[in-house]
Amino acid sequence: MAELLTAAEMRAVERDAIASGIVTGLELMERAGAGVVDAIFEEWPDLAQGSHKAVVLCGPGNNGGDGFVVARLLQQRGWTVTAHLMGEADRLPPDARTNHDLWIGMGPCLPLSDGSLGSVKSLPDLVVDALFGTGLARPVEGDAEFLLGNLDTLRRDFGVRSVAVDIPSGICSDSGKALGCFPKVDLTVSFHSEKLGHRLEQADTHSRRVVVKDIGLHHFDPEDERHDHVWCVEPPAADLLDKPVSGQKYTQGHALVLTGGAGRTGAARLAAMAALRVGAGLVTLGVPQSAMSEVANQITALMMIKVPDAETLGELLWDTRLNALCLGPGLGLTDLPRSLIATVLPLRRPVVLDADALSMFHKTPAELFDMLHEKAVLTPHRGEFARLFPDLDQKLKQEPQKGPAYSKVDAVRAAARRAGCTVLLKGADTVMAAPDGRCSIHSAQYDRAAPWLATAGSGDVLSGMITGLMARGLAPLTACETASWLHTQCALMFGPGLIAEDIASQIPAVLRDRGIRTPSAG
Ligand SMILES: NC(=O)C1=CN([C@@H]2O[C@H](COP(=O)(O)OP(=O)(O)OC[C@H]3O[C@@H](n4cnc5c(N)ncnc54)[C@H](O)[C@@H]3O)[C@@H](O)[C@H]2O)[C@@H](O)CC1
Ligand SMILES: [K+]
Repeated sequence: MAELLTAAEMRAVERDAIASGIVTGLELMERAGAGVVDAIFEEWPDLAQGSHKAVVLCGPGNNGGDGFVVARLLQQRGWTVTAHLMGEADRLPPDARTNHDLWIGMGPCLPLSDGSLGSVKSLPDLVVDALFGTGLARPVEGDAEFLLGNLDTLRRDFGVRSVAVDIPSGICSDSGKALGCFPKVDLTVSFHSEKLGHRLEQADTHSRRVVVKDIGLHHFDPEDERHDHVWCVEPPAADLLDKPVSGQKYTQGHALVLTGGAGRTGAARLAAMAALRVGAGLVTLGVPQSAMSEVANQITALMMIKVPDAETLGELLWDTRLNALCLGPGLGLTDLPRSLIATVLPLRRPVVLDADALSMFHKTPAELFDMLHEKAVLTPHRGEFARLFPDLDQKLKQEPQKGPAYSKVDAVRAAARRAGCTVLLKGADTVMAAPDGRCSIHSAQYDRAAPWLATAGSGDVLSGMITGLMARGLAPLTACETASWLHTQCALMFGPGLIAEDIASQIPAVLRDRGIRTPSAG
C-alpha cells in the first residue's frame, strides 16, 4: 500500500535526507519544480510544443520557492512567464529566496494583487498555484482568496488551465479541509508521496487529478511495525482473495448474519449474500420466528436458522465453526437486538456491528464500548458515528481556523482507541483504524469515484463483505481494507444504474480481473 503523509512527516523525511548529506534543500526544490513542469507537459502535450503564457502565483514559503523554479523552467522553454509574489522577497526562506533571485534575473516578478491573473483580453494559457503548500497555517484571505476563487471560472469560461504545486492553496494537507477558500484546479502535482489531504474530505472537488513526482526521498516500509503512518488502500493481492485448491467449505469459515423481524430482512440478506460472494464457505441467516417464511422464500445458497431469542443464539454459538458474525442491518432497535449483541460480544469472536446495532447505543455508547474487543468492527456512516462519538464528530465538524486541522483520521483513530475495536467510517474517503493506531484510507475519488454507490443497502453489502472476509480468516483491519476496495470496484465494474443488489453480483468479475484463477486454469 502507498503511504499518505502528514506535513510533519514530509518535513521529517526531507530533514533526514538533508541531514544525511545525500541532497540539499535547494536540490529538492529544483526536483520539485522540474516535476511540476514534467507533469504539465504529460497532462497537456500541446503545451510542450511552442511558446505559451503562464502566470505563477508564488506564496511566502517554500511552495512559492517551487513556483519560482517552475517559472524559470517554463521561461527556459520559450514561454512568457510572469511571477507574482505574495509578501516581501526579503522574508522568503533561504531556498525560496535563492530561486526568487534566480528568477528576477530572467523575468518579471510583480507583487500579488487582484489583477494578477490578467484581464479578459490578456489571459494566460496556464496558471500555477504556488501560494501555499504543506505550511498553510490559517485561512487564506485578501487578494490570494480572490485569485484562487477565480481559477475555476477561468477554466470553465476561458479554457485557462491550472496546476497546483503540492496541494491546492487553502486546503490543509493533513485533513483535506478548506481553510477559508480553495481553488478548483485541473491538476495537482505533489512530491514524494501523496499527503492525507489529497484523499480526505471532498479532495476531488478541488483538483481533478493528482500526480506524485519522485524527488529522490526515502519511502516508509509497509511492513514497518510502527503504527503511526496512514496507508492508502490499493488493490488486494490475488492470493488474499483466492481459495486453496484443496480446501472445503469449512476451511473458509461460516458466517452468521442476524436479521430483523418480518418486513425488515432485506438488509441482512444483502449482507449475507455479500459474505457468501467474497468467499465465506457457508453463510447462515439467524431469523426471528416472525420472519422465517419471508426469508425462506428469498434464499437459495444461503441457509437459515431460527433465532427467536438471545438464549437460542447463545446455544447456537457453542458451535465455534460459526466464526464471524454480522449484526445490525435491519436488526431493529428493541430490547431483543440489544440482548443478542450482549450475547455475542463476550464470546470475542470476529463480529461486524453496523446500522441499528450502533444506533441503539446512542444514549449509552460506553455500555457498547465496555463489551467490544479487538476482533470487532464498527462500520458507521457519519450520522451513526456522530451518535456514538458526539465529541469527536463535533471536533470534526468545526470550521478550522488554523492548520493542521483536526481530520477524519484523527477522529477515527480516537474512536477506535476509545471503542477498543476497529472502526470504519464510511464515505468517498473511507477511513478505518485499529485500536493500536494503524490506519488506512480507501479513496473512491478521482478516477475511482463511484457516486452510484450512494444507494440504499450499499452499506449493508459492505458489512457483509467484511464479515465474509473475517470468516475466511482475515484480520479486522485487513478485512475492512479489502472489502472497501472490492465494494468500490464492484460499483465501478457495474457502472451507472447500480443498486445494492448489483454490488455483490459483480464480485466474480472483479475477482477474475484480479487474476484469481478459474479451476480449469489451475
Ligand atoms: N518538505 C519537503 O520535503 C519539500 C517541500 N517543498 C515545498 O515546500 C512546501 C512547504 O513549504 P513551507 O513549509 O515553507 O510552507 P508553505 O510554502 O506552504 O507556506 C508557509 C508560509 O506561508 C505562511 N502562511 C501560511 N498560511 C498562510 C495564510 N493563510 N495566509 C498568509 N500566509 C500564510 C506562513 O507563515 C509561511 O510563511 C511544500 O508544500 C512544497 O511545495 C518542495 O520544495 C520539495 C521538498
Ligand atoms: K499550492
